[in-house]
Formats: sequence, C-alpha cells, structure tokens
Amino acid sequence: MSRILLEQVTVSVPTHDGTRQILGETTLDLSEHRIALIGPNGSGKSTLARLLNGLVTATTGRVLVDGLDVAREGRDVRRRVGFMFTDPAAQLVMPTAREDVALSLRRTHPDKAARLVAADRVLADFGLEGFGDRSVHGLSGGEGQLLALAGVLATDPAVLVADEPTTLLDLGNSRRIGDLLLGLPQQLVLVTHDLDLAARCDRALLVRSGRIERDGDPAEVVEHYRAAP
Ligand SMILES: Nc1ncnc2c1ncn2[C@@H]1O[C@H](COP(=O)(O)OP(=O)(O)OP(=O)(O)O)[C@@H](O)[C@H]1O
Repeated sequence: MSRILLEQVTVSVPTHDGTRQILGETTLDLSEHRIALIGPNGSGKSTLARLLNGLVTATTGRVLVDGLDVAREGRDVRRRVGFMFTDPAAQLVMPTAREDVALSLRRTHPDKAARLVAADRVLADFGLEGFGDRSVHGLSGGEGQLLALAGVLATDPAVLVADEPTTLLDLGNSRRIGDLLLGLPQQLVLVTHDLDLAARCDRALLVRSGRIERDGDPAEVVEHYRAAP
C-alpha cells in the first residue's frame, strides 16, 4: 500500500472579512488498505480527501504520497492517486463511453486503434459490455458511476480516493459499487455517509468541525458516531 502523510496540515479559505479555517491542524499517517472518512455534513471530509491529490491545497503543512509532495510534485501524485466524484458527470468528459475510457488509456496505449479495443475490454470488465457507443449523458446513475470507476482505474492508480461514490445511487447500485470498491486491490480512501460500508473498511476516521474526532477500528468509530451523530 502507499503511505499517505499529512504533516501539520491546515486548510483556510478566504471569507468576506478575512479567512476561515475549514481544516484544523491535522497530522496523519495512512497506509491501511481501505480507509473510511465519516462525519456530519460540512465537517471537512471532502476537504481532507481532496488534499490527497491536490484538488485542495494545504494552507500550512505538507501532504506526501509515497514521499512525493502534493504541492510540488502534483503531476506525479495525480498519476498515483485517482479521484472519483459523487456525481459521475463531474468526470465523464468524452461523448461516448468508449472514448471516455480510452482517454484514460492514452498513456498506456499510444496507438489509437489499440486504445479503443482496450477500452471495450475495460468496459466489459466492469459489466458495461456493449456500452461503447452510448453517450455518457444517457447513462443511468449506476451505469455512470461504473463508467467513472472504470475510467479512473484504467489510469492504474495506486490509490483511489472516492468522495461519496454511492450517495446518488439506489440501494442495489449502491451495494454493487460499494462491494466493488471494497474488493479492489488498490488502496482506497472512501468518504461516505454509508456507515455499514465504512464499518467494512480497515480504518475509519470521524471528522467533525474540521478535526479528527476519532480514528481507529471502524466498528468502534462507527459505533461512536452512531451514538453521537
Ligand atoms: N472553497 C471553499 N470556500 C469556502 N468554504 C469552503 C470551501 N470548501 C469547503 N468549504 C467549507 O468547508 C466546510 C467543509 O466542507 P467539506 O466539503 O470538506 O465538508 P464535508 O464533510 O465533505 O461535507 P458533506 O458531507 O456535506 O459533503 C464546509 O463548511 C464548506 O462550506
């Protein structure tokens, strides 16, 4: 697994009358396979997740992924750390499913024809056989999220950060995507309100008001949160 370090990280954002700290000083060493971030709305989970691939920049402190500084070596970090958004529309950028996956394969498959064939294989691996010509805008929520996952994994990241990937899905698709994510060989940092999913991870962090309130065994952390949400 990769080693993700946060060293005395804070995040502040500008406000009309100064700045507001949305993540208090946080130091973390994350090397477990599956790590869940849970907590109330607006507590700072997405901020924490987005720090890991540079979508959010630390105001003070450093974030390191396998020794690479996210602020200074962002490109290399983003090759290692894939990001999956709540809404697949945020990351499906090409007209068709095949082209969207192919875009993720352009580093590993420089030849266009081979790339499109490989994209169809990836689609089939994710249960999207025959979806190659479908418009990315015409997919159901579950299909879109599967395609988004296929696209991000096609870039072969060592770490996948997923920000509430099951929130928009119905029960069946939510289970399907949840099981798929927890079964991945890649390291997973999962922001979720699904506490059953969080409890199945290897480590859980409860984020509240921009601080890590609890960190450790998922069953215990989830129980603590359920008792005092
Ligand atoms: N760019 C920004 N500018 C101003 N405020 C921000 C910015 N980004 C986040 N915030 C604020 O920081 C706080 C934490 O936001 P964040 O999205 O990290 O919370 P969250 O725990 O992921 O919430 P949710 O569960 O609702 O998705 C919120 O109050 C949010 O409004």
